[in-house]
Amino acid sequence: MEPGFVSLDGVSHRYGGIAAGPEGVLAVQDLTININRGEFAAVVGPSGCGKSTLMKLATGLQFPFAGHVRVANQAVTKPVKIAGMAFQAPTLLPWRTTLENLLLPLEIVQPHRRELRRNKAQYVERAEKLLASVGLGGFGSKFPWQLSGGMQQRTSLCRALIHEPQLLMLDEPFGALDAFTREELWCVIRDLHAARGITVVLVTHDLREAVFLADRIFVMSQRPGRILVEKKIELPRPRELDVTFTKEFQDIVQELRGHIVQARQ
Ligand SMILES: Nc1ncnc2c1ncn2[C@@H]1O[C@H](COP(=O)(O)OP(=O)(O)OP(=O)(O)O)[C@@H](O)[C@H]1O
Repeated sequence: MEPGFVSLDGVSHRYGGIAAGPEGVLAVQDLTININRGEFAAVVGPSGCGKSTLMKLATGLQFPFAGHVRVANQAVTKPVKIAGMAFQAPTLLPWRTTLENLLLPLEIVQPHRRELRRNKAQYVERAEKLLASVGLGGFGSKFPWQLSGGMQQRTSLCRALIHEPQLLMLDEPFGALDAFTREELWCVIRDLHAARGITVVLVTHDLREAVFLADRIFVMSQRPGRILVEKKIELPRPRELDVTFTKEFQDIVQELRGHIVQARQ
């Protein structure tokens, strides 16, 4: 795996900018993290420690006042086009069908915008294939309100993948779902990662989710966040849900829980 595909080096970020001075909220401080190309990384930590801020800094939605952010060997100075993002709320437009929601990013971002106009059929085919790959084949013409929460979250995942990103950033994507649907979607993400070889960064509160999916887990400190612990997950792949019942798995979850309890103190 190519090291440093996503790299934050000594990064500090304050909400309100430098002008806010000590009045602003120092969200992360001296944060250093390196994620390899093709790796599945998970970021866990106490509430409010700066996990979402890390995601925003890595994708160029926000910029630090100190330190360096690089993605695919380039300094991040604007929103990163090779990234796809999905959040806890699927945020689908209710007046557009599932398929139209999927195509939305392509209508906005160049060079896809130009290509979409020229070659719509090819993009529609790609969207339909993506929907089929997450078990939503044939649902393209439905509106979001005709889909269950889990189906909407699958759609949101497809929308994050429609421009074939090299980097997939997931911020608590399954937080609002019931336990069974969540575990079903773990398997969807696992398979997407295995099939596409993309780099995934997952922010989650759910330690079982992190251990099931990730190659490496980063534990953050209390705000201002920095990386306290880095844990390599050696469980062999492909992982089935059964692995979550093994002692080895539960020991790792327990160890991580201990780190977070310490981080909270
Ligand atoms: N726009 C903002 N203005 C001021 N402070 C903010 C803003 N956004 C976040 N913060 C603060 O910065 C800190 C880091 O926020 P962030 O959302 O990155 O944390 P998080 O770890 O993702 O939180 P959670 O686990 O609760 O989702 C938090 O303490 C939060 O209160």
